[in-house]
Amino acid sequence: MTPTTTAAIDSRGLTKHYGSTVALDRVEFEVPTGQVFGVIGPNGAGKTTMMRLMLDIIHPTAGEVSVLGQDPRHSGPKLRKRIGFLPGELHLGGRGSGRDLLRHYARISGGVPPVRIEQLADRLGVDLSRPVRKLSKGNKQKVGLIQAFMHEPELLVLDEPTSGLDPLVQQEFLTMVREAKAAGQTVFLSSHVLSEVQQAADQVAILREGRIATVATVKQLRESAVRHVRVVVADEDAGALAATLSASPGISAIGQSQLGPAEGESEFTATIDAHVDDFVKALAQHTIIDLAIEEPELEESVMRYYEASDAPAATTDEEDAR
Ligand SMILES: Nc1ncnc2c1ncn2[C@@H]1O[C@H](COP(=O)(O)OP(=O)(O)OP(=O)(O)O)[C@@H](O)[C@H]1O
Repeated sequence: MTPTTTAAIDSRGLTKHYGSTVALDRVEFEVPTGQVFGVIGPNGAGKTTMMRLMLDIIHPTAGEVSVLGQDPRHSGPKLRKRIGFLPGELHLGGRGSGRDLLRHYARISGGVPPVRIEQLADRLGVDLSRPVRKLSKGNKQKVGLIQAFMHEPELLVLDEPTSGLDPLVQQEFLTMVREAKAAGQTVFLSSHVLSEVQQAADQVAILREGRIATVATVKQLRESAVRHVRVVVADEDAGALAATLSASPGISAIGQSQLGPAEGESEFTATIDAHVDDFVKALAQHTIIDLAIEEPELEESVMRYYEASDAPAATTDEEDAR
């Protein structure tokens, strides 16, 4: 593979089979250096598999992925030190405290001032003096995040980083992601839902059944998103407006109620699945009493990509065939 200078991650035809299960199928994407790249997808879509391939925890069946210009299969601990990895399933145990564990990892990574561990712990609100095994799920997750961020790696690979975190801590985490980006670090993170990644991600890949359904910026997703609208007209205009709405492409789920906001008024609700400009121009020929266009339902748009195809992915419990 020819290393690129601009892409932090470059996936070409990346494929992973577990026995008869196709976890990833010829996945192609590129994450430019310094970007925050979110991967979302339902359970079993292949998000964790992608990350494990990047970290050389498993090997591809076919295709390749370049990470920081290196092939993970041949770059060993040297590449690993340049990456901060938060696995999806954290197994933190032992009798030691959070501080002991993080100092142990810090020695392996090298170049972590102890004060940085304490600062991150303060920000996330976790008591590092407690034995790790006694911490709650969310607090273990915080220790995992500190471990990933503390050596300020060039690349952060975070598998469902907000899992188990309360909303305030989630916001703090997003601030940490923005700071990492400002410092030139690249962030690759996964989630089940867009709302978690849309605040921080430059681009979002939607993964379904081992394939990339789309890669788009949040702005692009917003432009193509479903919007709910409400239009109020005088009763005598209702028939004409109903005809306009029915004839307009991209407008669906049209509902009408004569019990409008005031007597003599009719209220229409509808869903727009097209550019809002077309909708507004179609309305312009009518006398509109009131109009409300809701914020785009990005989550709803994404759910359309989630919808199962005709052939649901087979699931097996076969062991990891490395
Ligand atoms: N070790 C394994 N042995 C067999 N099948 C596996 C193994 N690991 C993953 N799979 C299968 O590969 C597919 C992708 O799994 P993966 O864990 O990558 O999905 P995911 O998107 O991370 O899911 P989740 O959101 O539930 O964490 C699933 O069908 C899963 O059952």
